[in-house]
Amino acid sequence: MTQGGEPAAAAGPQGVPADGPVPDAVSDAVLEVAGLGLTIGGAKILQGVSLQVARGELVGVIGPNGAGKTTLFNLISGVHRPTSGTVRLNGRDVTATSIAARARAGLGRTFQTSSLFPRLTVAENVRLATQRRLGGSLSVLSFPRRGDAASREAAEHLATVGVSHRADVAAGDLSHGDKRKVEIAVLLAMESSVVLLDEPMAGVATGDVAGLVEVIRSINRTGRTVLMVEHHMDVVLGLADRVAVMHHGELLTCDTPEKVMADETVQSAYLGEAGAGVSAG
Ligand SMILES: Nc1ncnc2c1ncn2[C@@H]1O[C@H](COP(=O)(O)OP(=O)(O)OP(=O)(O)O)[C@@H](O)[C@H]1O
Repeated sequence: MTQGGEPAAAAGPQGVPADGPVPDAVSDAVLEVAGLGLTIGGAKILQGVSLQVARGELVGVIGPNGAGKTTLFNLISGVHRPTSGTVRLNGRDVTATSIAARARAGLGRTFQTSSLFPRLTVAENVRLATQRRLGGSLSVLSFPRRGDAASREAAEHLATVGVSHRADVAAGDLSHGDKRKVEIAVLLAMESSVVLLDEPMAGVATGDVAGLVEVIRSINRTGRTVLMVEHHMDVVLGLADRVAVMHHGELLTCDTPEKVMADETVQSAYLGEAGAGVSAG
């Protein structure tokens, strides 16, 4: 088992070996957190979390309720400032930078609740992100120019995530699964190279899970690095190169799905704290 304070061996598409000696650092790490901690009112919410994620890797983050998964995302994305430790993005220390600065540096995030503008159409939501990145106006009054560069690009992103047929529907009227796809299209429009997905399958109808999994897989295969908090174990085990296990605010281990599944400490963390086993079923 790789402990939280140690760099983890990767089994991702970058050729970092799954076995053998633990390297000093994951080669080509695009995201590095080191000794990350958050204490609020004397309560240690997160402590000593160290993790390196290689470019193009997909890391699933699991753990019982209250383990600190969303807090980790909040610290990485800049919602909270850590009380200890650092966050590095593409080698640059971003620990003290704003959410917006991290977004400009390529960090994108989805939330457990939808971040779309519910009354704007799907196309308008994605176009806003494209428009913003291109440095244009953020006024909805400029939306009707359907043939312009921002509109064309937004249409491409909607096609990539498979929701072109919903382009003119108000985002608030979409199913949970389609909302998640449109949120991913927004991240594509922002040109996020590192994508944090916070429980993408939450609320998604069973029949829509496979389609959303395919979208996540495709954005990863086209070069984006993905960190995904997810309770749906089938999804995590099917997608992740490595699985990071959080427990009581600490990183228990980060390893291949096979090794994590076989880890007795992980099993007892789930059985002891969540009342449910880690299972692929
Ligand atoms: N701002 C805060 N102030 C006080 N306690 C907090 C704060 N944010 C989180 N916590 C606590 O920290 C712990 C970790 O919360 P967090 O939301 O990160 O867990 P999680 O692993 O994402 O849980 P879940 O799977 O239920 O979403 C919880 O006990 C939570 O109540």
